[in-house]
Amino acid sequence: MSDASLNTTSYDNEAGFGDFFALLKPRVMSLVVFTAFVGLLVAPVSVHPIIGFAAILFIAIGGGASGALNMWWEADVDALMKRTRKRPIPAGKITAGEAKAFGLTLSVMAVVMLGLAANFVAAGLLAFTIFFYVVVYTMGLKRRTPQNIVIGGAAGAFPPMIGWAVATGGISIESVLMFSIIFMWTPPHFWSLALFMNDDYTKAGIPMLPVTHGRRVTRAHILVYTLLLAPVAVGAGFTSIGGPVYLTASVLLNAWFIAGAVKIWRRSEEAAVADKYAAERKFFRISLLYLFLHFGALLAEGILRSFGMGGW
Ligand code: HEM
Ligand SMILES: CC(C)=CCC/C(C)=C/CC/C(C)=C/COP(=O)(O)OP(=O)(O)O
Repeated sequence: MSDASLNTTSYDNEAGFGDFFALLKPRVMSLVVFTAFVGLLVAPVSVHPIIGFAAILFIAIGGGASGALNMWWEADVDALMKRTRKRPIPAGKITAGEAKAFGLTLSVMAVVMLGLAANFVAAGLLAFTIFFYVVVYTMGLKRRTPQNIVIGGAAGAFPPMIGWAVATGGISIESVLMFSIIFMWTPPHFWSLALFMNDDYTKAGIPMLPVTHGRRVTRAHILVYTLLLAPVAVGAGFTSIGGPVYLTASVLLNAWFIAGAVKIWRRSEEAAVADKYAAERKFFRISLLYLFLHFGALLAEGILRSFGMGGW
């Protein structure tokens, strides 16, 4: 082996900025942060842009830090799954101890800074969200019950409430409804992915619903949660954050999502295997679009309202 290749090898095993950035789960957190941003912007109290920007940054850092703590705790199972085995800890780029220190430091910093920049309700909610994702979901529920993501999914639903609290200093029916949309959306979002990632979860011994109860039961659960989600999402359209733009978007998006869930429910396992779970993969992608467009529509309605056009 030449000197040059030795150098390359040793460089590859050193942690770089990109590895620490990957610990923050940036792709998932981008949508989390977007929902927090919308929660902040649609609130009835306006925030100074610098405070707003700082608050979103601290929420993003707090969210990312919770991802790092999740990866610290999960390094053993991440090493077993194809989807996760290249993450910085199983790949040997970052030690579990470094990830833990990084996650804890950023978590404390994000909560304190959010408290100073905005208020202590928002900071308390951020601290609770990090605690819920890391301790309740990751350490407590994930390896114990197939209801892990139903209960644990609450963690991912808090960010718009945090954004709303940054602006208003409190909680209201509107912020609870934004929470409820994400809360009801998480099971179809995750279980559609679990349908085609079942082998990974089985190998890692994680009791996700398709592992414990099979894919047929999972398909039915996806449909039930999608049907329960629709009235919550459409219902938000009749509150102070809703209006004709949001309501139209929500009705169409829910019709699309329900049609997709019915298709998933009716699919036979043979058909799914034959096309390598193409419909399930598509439904998962639609789930991401569904949430992004719902919060996008709330944002559009809010912007129109500020020009005296949107809302009721
Ligand atoms: C307990 C709740 C949740 C679970 C178990 C879950 C699980 C997953 C998993 C396993 C993936 C696969 C891809 C990856 O490793 O990045 C994924 C992707 C994704 N999730 Fe979730 N999710 C949850 C909640 C959320 C929430 C609340 C959001 C945003 C509001 C979200 C946004 C995303 C996005 C944007 C992706 C695509 C990432 C990419 O393209 O790589 N998820 N989710
Ligand atoms: C502001 C703040 C603190 C936000 C946190 C938001 C939050 C809890 C999002 C959860 C989304 C997520 C990364 C789920 C992955 O589940 P998993 O950990 O089971 O997935 P994995 O198998 O990919 O690790």
